[in-house]
Amino acid sequence: MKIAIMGSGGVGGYFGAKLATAGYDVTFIARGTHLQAIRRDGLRIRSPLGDLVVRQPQITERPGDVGPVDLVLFAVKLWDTESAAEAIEPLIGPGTGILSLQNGVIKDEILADRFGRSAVIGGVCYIAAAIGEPGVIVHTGTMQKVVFGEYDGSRSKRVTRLFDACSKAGIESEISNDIRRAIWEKFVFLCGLSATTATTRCPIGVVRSHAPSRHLLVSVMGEVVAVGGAEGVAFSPDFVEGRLRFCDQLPHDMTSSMHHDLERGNRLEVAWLSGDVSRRGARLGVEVPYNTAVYDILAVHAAGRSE
Ligand SMILES: NC(=O)C1=CN([C@@H]2O[C@H](COP(=O)(O)OP(=O)(O)OC[C@H]3O[C@@H](n4cnc5c(N)ncnc54)[C@H](OP(=O)(O)O)[C@@H]3O)[C@@H](O)[C@H]2O)C=CC1
Ligand SMILES: CC(C)(CO)C(=O)C(=O)O
Repeated sequence: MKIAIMGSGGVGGYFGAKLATAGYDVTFIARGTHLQAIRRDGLRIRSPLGDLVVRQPQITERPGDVGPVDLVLFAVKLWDTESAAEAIEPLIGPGTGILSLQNGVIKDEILADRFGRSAVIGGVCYIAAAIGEPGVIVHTGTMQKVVFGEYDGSRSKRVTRLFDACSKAGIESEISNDIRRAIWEKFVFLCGLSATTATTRCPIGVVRSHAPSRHLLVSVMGEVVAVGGAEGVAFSPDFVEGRLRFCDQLPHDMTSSMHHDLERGNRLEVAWLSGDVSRRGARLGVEVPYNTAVYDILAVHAAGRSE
């Protein structure tokens, strides 16, 4: 199976390195100092599950050098979705599957508009990983899971092959027969986690132990469920309570990648998280005041800090 990784950062770099180490034909697409460092020293993963080095990986900034592949693993930040989608055109042949592990629910709509619904495999991932320094991916904790599936619920050959590849590579994985719901379920949790940790600038342990910020967490998640429900996603009736119990079990210091980005002065994905909930709510006539307020508050930081 020929695989290209579009965006070789925290997510793409980690899962790509696992697949490459397992012997799969993986080409990394990267740019800038990260690309140069990987070319020079290899791609390094620091993980509590064991460090890895992919020495001399196949890597380029020009997807045109690679040609059509079986699978594109798409893992750029949400603000780069359109430009990266344009850049991967040369990787796409008649049988290519595109699996985005990005957060949010809009990513597959953008990819399907460009490449057609049948090219897109739905997916979502659970991991905390980031570029620690150019060429080095730092994995925090031991969570590293991907959930994927066809939008029509079928157990296709490409999905089964991917599942086998993940198993061989030591990536925890699951095939979902309702991937749209799985993506929305993560979206509910992530909007809650990122909204509360970024606006309070505190980890989940602090957020959940103060009544007002706990109320914010529940309210943000409840609104995402209401919007998803209006779009036809069948959440279980006690879904928000279940996610709250899940949040209560997370390590005290756990936080969101958006909170990390805020602390580092990076750009924020808020426009595609609470901002997207706000826009969808307005379109559907669903009241979403908490997500709208979160977007309005964080919008002043969304472009990052200029040095
Ligand atoms: N990090 C995490 O733990 C998790 C992240 N996610 C989601 O996954 C997505 C990716 O996040 P993450 O891995 O953290 O992001 P990173 O910023 O770590 O990695 C993205 C990489 O893609 C590169 N890139 C963007 N466009 C191009 C291009 N056209 N050509 C070559 N390289 C390109 C970026 O380069 P440059 O830096 O130069 O822009 C960057 O190196 C996000 O939607 C995020 O929300 C989901 C679960 C967990
Ligand atoms: C919550 C987490 C770490 C889970 O993968 C995540 O997706 C994020 O913070 O962006």
